[in-house]
Amino acid sequence: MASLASLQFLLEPKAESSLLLYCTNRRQPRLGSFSNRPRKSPVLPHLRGLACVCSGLRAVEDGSLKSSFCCGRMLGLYDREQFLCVRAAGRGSVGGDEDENVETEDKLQATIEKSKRVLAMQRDLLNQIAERRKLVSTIKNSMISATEAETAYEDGMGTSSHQDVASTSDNSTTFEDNVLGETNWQSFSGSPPHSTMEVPERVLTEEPDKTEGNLKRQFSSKVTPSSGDSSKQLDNISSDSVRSREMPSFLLSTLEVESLEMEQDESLKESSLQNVDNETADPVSGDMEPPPLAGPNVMNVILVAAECAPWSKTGGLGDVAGSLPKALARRGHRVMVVAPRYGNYAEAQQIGERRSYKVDDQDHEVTYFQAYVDGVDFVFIDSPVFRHIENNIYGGNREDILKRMVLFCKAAVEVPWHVPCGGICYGDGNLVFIANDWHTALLPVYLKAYYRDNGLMSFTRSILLIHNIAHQGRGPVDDFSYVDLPPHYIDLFKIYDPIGGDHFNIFAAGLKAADRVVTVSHGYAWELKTSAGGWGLHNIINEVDWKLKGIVNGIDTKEWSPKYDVHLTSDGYTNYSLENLQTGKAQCKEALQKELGLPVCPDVPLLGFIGRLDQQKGVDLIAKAVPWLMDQDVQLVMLGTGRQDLEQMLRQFEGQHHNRIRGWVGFSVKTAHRITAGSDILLMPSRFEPCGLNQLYAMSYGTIPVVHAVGGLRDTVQPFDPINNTGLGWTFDGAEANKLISALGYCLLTYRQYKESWEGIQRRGMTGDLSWDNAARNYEEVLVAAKYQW
Ligand SMILES: Nc1ncnc2c1ncn2[C@@H]1O[C@H](COP(=O)(O)OP(=O)(O)O[C@H]2O[C@H](CO)[C@@H](O)[C@H](O)[C@H]2O)[C@@H](O)[C@H]1O
Repeated sequence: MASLASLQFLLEPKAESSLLLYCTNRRQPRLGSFSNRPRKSPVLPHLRGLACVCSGLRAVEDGSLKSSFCCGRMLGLYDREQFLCVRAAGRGSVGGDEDENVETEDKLQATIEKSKRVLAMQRDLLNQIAERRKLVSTIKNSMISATEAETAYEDGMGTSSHQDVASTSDNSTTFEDNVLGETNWQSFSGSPPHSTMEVPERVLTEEPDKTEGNLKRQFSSKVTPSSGDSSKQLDNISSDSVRSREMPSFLLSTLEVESLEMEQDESLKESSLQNVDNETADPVSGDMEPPPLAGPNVMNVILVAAECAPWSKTGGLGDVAGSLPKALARRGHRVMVVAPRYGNYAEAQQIGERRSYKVDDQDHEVTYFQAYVDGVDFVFIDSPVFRHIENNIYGGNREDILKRMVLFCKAAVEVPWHVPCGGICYGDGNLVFIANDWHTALLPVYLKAYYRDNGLMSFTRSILLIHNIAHQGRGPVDDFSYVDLPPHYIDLFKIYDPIGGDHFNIFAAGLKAADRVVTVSHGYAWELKTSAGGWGLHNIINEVDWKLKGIVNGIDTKEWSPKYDVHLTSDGYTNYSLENLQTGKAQCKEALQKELGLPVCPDVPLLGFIGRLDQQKGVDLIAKAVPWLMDQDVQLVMLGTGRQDLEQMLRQFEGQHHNRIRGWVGFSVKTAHRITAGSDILLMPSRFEPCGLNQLYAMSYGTIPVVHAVGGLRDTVQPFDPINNTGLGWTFDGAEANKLISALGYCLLTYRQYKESWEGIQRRGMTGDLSWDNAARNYEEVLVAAKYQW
C-alpha cells in the first residue's frame, strides 16, 4: 500500500510520473493513464472530467499500471457525480529505489502549493460540469424546481409547529383493539387512486422564460454540493461530535499533483465539457465498459436500520436493509448500511475508531465493525447496550428501547465522518441517509438539529422509509428529555391523542424532518393518508404528501430463488426452476411433508403461512377458517412467532388436527424457505400489509398466493382471471374469514380441476420481474429529489 508521502513523491517533477484516472461513473471501473511527458492523453476525451478516489493505493511496483489498478476499490463520490483522483505511479522508479520516495519537506511543500493551484482549477471545472449535468438531468428527468421545493419545504416543516391529530391511545395494541375495528380495514378494498401517490415533482422547464443560464445560476446559488463546504465550517466550529474529517484532508493531499500542468488541465477541461455537452454520445469503445446505470445521479447513500439480514432479522425490515442497498450499489452508487452489532458477525472487522455519546446523561462508548459485501459497506455499531440481544432486538421496556435508538441514531449520523470504508470516509458531500421506521426516525431530526441548523452537513439529505406505521415510538411527552434536543424541537414530537391527550411520537418527528418520505407500496401510501391506515399520523402524512412516494419492495433474487436456494439442497429437497417446475416442486412438497411428519400425499393441497403472529397478519382469520379447511382435504403448515396467545393457538391446532396441521412456533429462515418451496398455496390474510415480501417469495417459487387485497398485496398479486388466463393468485376484499374461505374455494377448485390454468399462474409468477433493480431505479429518483430539496 503506497503511503501518501510516496504518492506525493511519485508525482514529483523529476520522477517521470504517470497518472491513472479512474472513472467512478462506470459500472465497472474504467481506467486510463497518461504520463507527464506527452501533453495529450488518449484517455482524456473519455474521462469527461470525471474522477475518483481509489483505495488500495498500492504502488505500481512493476510499472504495470493496468495490472495494478484492479486492486483498487472505488471510494468516495464527492460533489454531485464524480470526483477526481487517483493513483499515481512513478514509472519504473517506484519499486526500484525506496529511498528516493522520500523527498525533503520543502520540496514537498512546493509541490503541494503548485498542486493546489491545479486543484483549484479542477474544482472550478468540476463545479461547471456538475452544474451542467444537473441542468441536463433536471430537465430530462423532470426534477423538482429548487425554488418551489424550498417553498414546499418551508410549508412542510421549516416553519412547522406540530399539527395535532385525531389520534390513538398511547399504546398501539390498545389502539388496534379499541379504535381500529376489522371493518375499518375493509375500506381499503376499494381502489386507491395510485396516481395520487406520486410526489408532485416540478419541472424546471415549466417556466419558459428561464434560460439555461438563469437556471444554472439558480442552482449554483442554492445547491452546490461540495464535500469541502462542511469541512471548512467544521474548522471554525468546535464540535465534539464532528471532529474527524479524514475525507477532505485526504482528498486535498492526494490531489496534490505536480505533474498535471496547466495545458493538460485546459485540455481536460475542454474535453470534459465537450463530453458533458454531448451527454448521450458516451464514448464506449474498445475495452470501455458501459456507463453505470445511475449515470449522472450517482451519489453516496447510507441506509440506517435497526436490523439487517442476514446478520439480524425479525421481519421484512431486515430483508429490505440487506438487499435494497445492494441494488443501489449495482447502479453505481456508493452505499453503506449502518446497523447495530447485536452479535459476533464473522465478516465484520473492527476498526480503531471509538466515540462517546451521551444518552440520558450517561456516556456510552461505541466502536465500529465493518464488512464489505456485494459492493456495499456494512458498518455495525457496537455498544454494550446492543450486544447479545439478536433474539430480542426490540426487547426491554419503552425507555430501554428508546435509549438504544437514541444512541444508535446519534452514532449513525456521524458514521460518514468517523468510519473510513476502504480507507476513506464518506463525508457529507452528495450524501443521502435512508432511515427506516420509527427506530431510526430520529436520524433526520438529529441531522437537522445538530448539523444543518448549525450550517453543517448542509448538503446532506435524509429520506424516511415507512415499512409499518403501526409502530411509532410513542410515549408520554416527558420522553422528550431522552432524545437530547433543543426545547423548541418538542413541537416536532408532540401530537394530540383524543384518548390520551398530548403524547410524544418519534415517527411524527421523523416524517416532518425528513427531506423525502417513501413507503413500500403505492397502495400503502394511499392507505397511510386515511384515518384507518395512518394510525393517528394520517394528518401528518397528508401534510407531507408532497414528499411521499410509494415504491414496491423487490426481493433478493440471490437469496430467494428456487434454482439457487441453499436450503433446498439437503433433506430430500431440491432446487428447481421453470424447466423442472412440476417434478422439482413435487419433490420439495414431499420433503416438507416428511420433515414435518405429515402424511406424504402429492395430491393433497399444502397450504402455508409464514409471518409474525400478530393482529396485522390476520392469523385469526385463518383460525376461523380452520373448521372449513379441515373438511377440504388439505394440509396446513404455519410458521410464526409473536403474540403468546396466537403461538398457543398454533400449537393447539396442531394438537387437534395432527394429521393435517403443523404449527411451528419460532423463527427459522431455513424453514421459511422450505415452506415457500414445498407449499402449493401461501395464505396472507393480513389486515394491513404495507408491502409484504412472502407473497413475492411465494410467486417466484411457483407457490400461489391467496391474499387480502390491501396495501402491497393488492399492488403485487393480480387476481387470476380464468377467461383471459391472466393473474398471479387470488385476492379477497375485506378482512373476514368467509371472504378468505370463498377465495380459497376458487383456488382449491383450480388446483384440483384446472391443472393447466394452475401451471399458467405458477409460470407467470416465476417469470415476473420481482427483483430490486426496478425498485432501485425508483429509489434513485427519490434520492435525486432529496438532493435538490432545499
Ligand atoms: N417465524 C419466522 N421464521 C422465519 N422467517 C420469518 C418468520 N416470520 C417472518 N419471517 C420472514 O420475515 C419476513 C417478513 O416480511 P413481511 O414483509 O411479510 O413482513 P413484516 O411485517 O415483518 O415487514 C414490514 O416491512 C416489510 C418490508 O418493507 C413489508 O413488506 C411489510 O409489509 C411490513 O409489514 C419474510 O422474509 C419472512 O419470511
